[in-house]
Amino acid sequence: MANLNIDSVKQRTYDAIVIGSGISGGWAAKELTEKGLKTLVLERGREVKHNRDYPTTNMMPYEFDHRGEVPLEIREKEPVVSRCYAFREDAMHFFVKDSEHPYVQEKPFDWIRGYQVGGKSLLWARQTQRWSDLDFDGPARDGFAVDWPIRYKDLAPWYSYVEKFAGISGNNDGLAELPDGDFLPAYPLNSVEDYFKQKLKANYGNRHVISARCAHLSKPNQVHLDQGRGQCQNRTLCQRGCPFGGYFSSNSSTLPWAERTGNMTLLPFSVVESVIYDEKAGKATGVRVIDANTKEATEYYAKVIFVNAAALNTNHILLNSTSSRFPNGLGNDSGVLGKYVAFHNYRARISAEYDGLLEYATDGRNPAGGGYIPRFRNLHKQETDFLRGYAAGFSANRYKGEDRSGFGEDLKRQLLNPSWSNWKVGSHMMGETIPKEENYVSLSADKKDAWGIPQLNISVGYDDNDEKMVKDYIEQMTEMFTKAGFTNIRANDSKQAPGLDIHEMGGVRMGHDPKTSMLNKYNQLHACQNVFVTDGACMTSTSTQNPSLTYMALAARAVDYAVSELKKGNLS
Ligand SMILES: Cc1cc2nc3c(=O)[nH]c(=O)nc-3n(C[C@H](O)[C@H](O)[C@H](O)COP(=O)(O)OP(=O)(O)OC[C@H]3O[C@@H](n4cnc5c(N)ncnc54)[C@H](O)[C@@H]3O)c2cc1C
Repeated sequence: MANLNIDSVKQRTYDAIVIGSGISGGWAAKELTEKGLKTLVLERGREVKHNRDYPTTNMMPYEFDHRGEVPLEIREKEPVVSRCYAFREDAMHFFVKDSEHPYVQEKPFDWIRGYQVGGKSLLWARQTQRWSDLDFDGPARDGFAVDWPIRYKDLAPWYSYVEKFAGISGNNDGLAELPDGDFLPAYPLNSVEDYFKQKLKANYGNRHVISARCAHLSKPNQVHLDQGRGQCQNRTLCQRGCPFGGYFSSNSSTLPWAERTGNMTLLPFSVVESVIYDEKAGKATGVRVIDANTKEATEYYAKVIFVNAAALNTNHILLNSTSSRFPNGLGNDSGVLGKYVAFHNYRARISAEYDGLLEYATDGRNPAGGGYIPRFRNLHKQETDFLRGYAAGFSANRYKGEDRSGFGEDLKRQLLNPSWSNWKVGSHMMGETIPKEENYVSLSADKKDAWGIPQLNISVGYDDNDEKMVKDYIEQMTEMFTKAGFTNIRANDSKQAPGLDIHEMGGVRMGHDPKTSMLNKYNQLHACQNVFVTDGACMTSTSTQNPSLTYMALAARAVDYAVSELKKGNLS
């Protein structure tokens, strides 16, 4: 039964509501509160306070019951989340368990989620690249999806804005396909990563290895110290939560900043069931929330609502927000809500060895993960039989190991004198997938979750374009590795299900035309103008770059617009 006590309506009324406290919601909260709006942040998961709630952050390997591994019974019970590389004993408390939050897989889809204050910002790998006009122009130029209603110039100042605050390490590499930014010093490539960079330069005109750009404080500025964050200590234990605030998360950065304004109310354990639409007023008036523990329903009201629950969750909420004006989901006049979902194709990997440069070794850890190869296929002309292209990670390492054979004195001597391996090199692909109507999410007709909300039905798959891209990546990387003199080259197509890339996007796409898109150029629902969507759901296409930096920039830009519209009286 909804809590509709009139006296408390005032107490439940805010200037703005933000749904979700992860990467994009954290940014929306920071911007709204800094601009003076009393803002309610609704988060379905539990509170996770920076530092206080990072229980494993300083644990030694021997302090874990299973030395960091996930026990078999958990792997068997939670098969989807167990496939994520970061779901390990030290961080598994930050992941959603499949068994607790079921969904319907019309096609196999590994949906990896983090339901807590901070969302997946605690878990992400922090790779942060800007998009270029090759990405924003892409759908129009290559004839798929709909045209983006924005171009790089619209977002460039907002990329700078969020980079400066979040702290992104990287070099200005002067590449049109990967615009430069406002960076902290880059983590340098090691000798073999740099060697491969030189080899690509010598053998190809347009293939580059750059230092991966990463949301780490390699050298903090005052604005980072003001957030209470300090220099990254290169521990590479990031998914436990960083006690130094060395990497960007909502918990270490945007949420405490918003809290300090005095304008934020953060309510954990608040599952947003739907957005409330007022037919007479012709706008959304608030949201309906179910208490995650008591299951009691409450309504909260605001002039403006930001939906930042993560791409598919945002689709879920909007699909579940029905009214006689919007029987198929809020703002869904076009019928495209839930459709044109896309993701990144991470299926292929390649590894090899290198016996040169043995006078060098890797020393210490690189939180940025090594090198990044920006997209080089179909950049300026169509040159393959598939659309778009892929970026790739590239890293090289040497490992110190002991010869563990033998017994007694010999074994002891061997263990005390470990020796370096040769170089092991590896790469993985990050391919753009094409948004298609047949890749969609919808509400299950018969299955509900523990809060009485219809489960999300996911029907997303690969297509022929993706298959061709996997083949091309393997061929091209094999050629590049061969030219670099790498040996023992082994390529692998994991055939992993979509979702494991954790870059799902779309369903509430931006576009010029309300007949074919949900959001305008300011991430505002065409048909319900006081609702904004600035997480991955808004993405018209996916590019090859990791997406979260773009969500941050879109969120900050949309808040700026929303607040100026509010001041003009256009949203009330
Ligand atoms: C292991 C891993 C590595 C990754 N690496 C990278 C990377 O290198 N670079 C990159 O760009 N991205 C990376 N990502 C993806 C990145 O984490 C996401 O793109 C990003 O967190 C999305 O931000 P968001 O705000 O949309 O969602 P989230 O950060 O997931 O936050 C959404 C929040 O909304 C809450 N929520 C959901 N439903 C409701 C509801 N009904 N009511 C109330 N609250 C709700 C959730 O609990 C959550 O806290 C990675 C993710 C993982 C897990």
